[in-house]
Amino acid sequence: MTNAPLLLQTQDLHFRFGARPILHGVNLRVPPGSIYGFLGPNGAGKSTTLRLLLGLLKPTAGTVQLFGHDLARHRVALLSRVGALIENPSLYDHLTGRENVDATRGLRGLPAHRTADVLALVGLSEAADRPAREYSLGMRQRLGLALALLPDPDLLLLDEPTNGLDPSGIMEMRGLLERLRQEHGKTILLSSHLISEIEKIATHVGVIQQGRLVFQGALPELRQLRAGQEQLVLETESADTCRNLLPRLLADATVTGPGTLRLPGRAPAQVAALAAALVAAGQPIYGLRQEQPSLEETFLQLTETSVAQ
Ligand SMILES: Nc1ncnc2c1ncn2[C@@H]1O[C@H](COP(=O)(O)OP(=O)(O)OP(=O)(O)O)[C@@H](O)[C@H]1O
Repeated sequence: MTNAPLLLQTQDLHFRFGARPILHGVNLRVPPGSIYGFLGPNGAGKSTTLRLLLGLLKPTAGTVQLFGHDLARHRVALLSRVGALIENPSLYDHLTGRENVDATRGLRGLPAHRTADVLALVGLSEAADRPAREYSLGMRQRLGLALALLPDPDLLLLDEPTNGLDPSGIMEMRGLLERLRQEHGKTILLSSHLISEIEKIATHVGVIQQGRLVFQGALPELRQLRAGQEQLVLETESADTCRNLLPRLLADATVTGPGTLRLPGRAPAQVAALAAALVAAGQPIYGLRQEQPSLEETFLQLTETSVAQ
């Protein structure tokens, strides 16, 4: 991670609902200018964490720091710099998009021009005078984001912002978040249970499983983790025969089928040497390929490791 001061961090955050522990010592590190993908399966504790970050729940132990200050001590001032979309936005269906934004703007005492500003920002200027009930789910999410953007926050906290959207809605939301980061300097934390989604947009990733952060780092670090898990798969006639004939070369191979062996990833020269040795030993090669686990598998492996701890 970068050495720049963190925009958001938590220290040893614990939370329980009644007697039930939900979060166990979560240390989030969100650098300024990042899109931080907060990734975890359903029930892992993402929404609970976001509620703690917004001061909607109080931690059982630990602290939240926003912009370098303690949330518990400076709640109002700090949260005035945060925009959030943590559930489906509550909209008035009979009002237009513009009227919806204007109502919230008025309540917050913000200048009138902010309504048009945020509608333009989320790409809803043209649809602004249509009633919200005619909006697609993607447009409703963007209208929700417009509401969150009204006070021009430095940090956006978004709980599963693409949940339920169709592919074009997802792409629009992704493009919008990228623009908000690149052109408007926003830092964005968004939660998701889909690694494929996070991989396309995040600069940094935190993986939570059963209330514990099992990975945190820049996106390339997550990819690197995956590279280390590369495997060489050999399809042959008899896996056992090959192992008996080439005990040294296949010392770290696992037999995963009658004719299948899996080995830790190899350099190309080693793959060639193995192929030559197999041929010299009279063993047929039906297939020899390097396999990278999908990010989903990497993610599963991370979560399994944490359960095992
Ligand atoms: N009000 C509540 N009272 C008791 N337990 C709760 C409450 N809200 C959530 N939980 C529990 O806390 C755990 C974490 O839930 P949370 O909603 O934070 O998970 P999540 O990662 O956001 O998952 P999802 O994507 O399904 O919302 C779950 O086991 C959930 O059942």
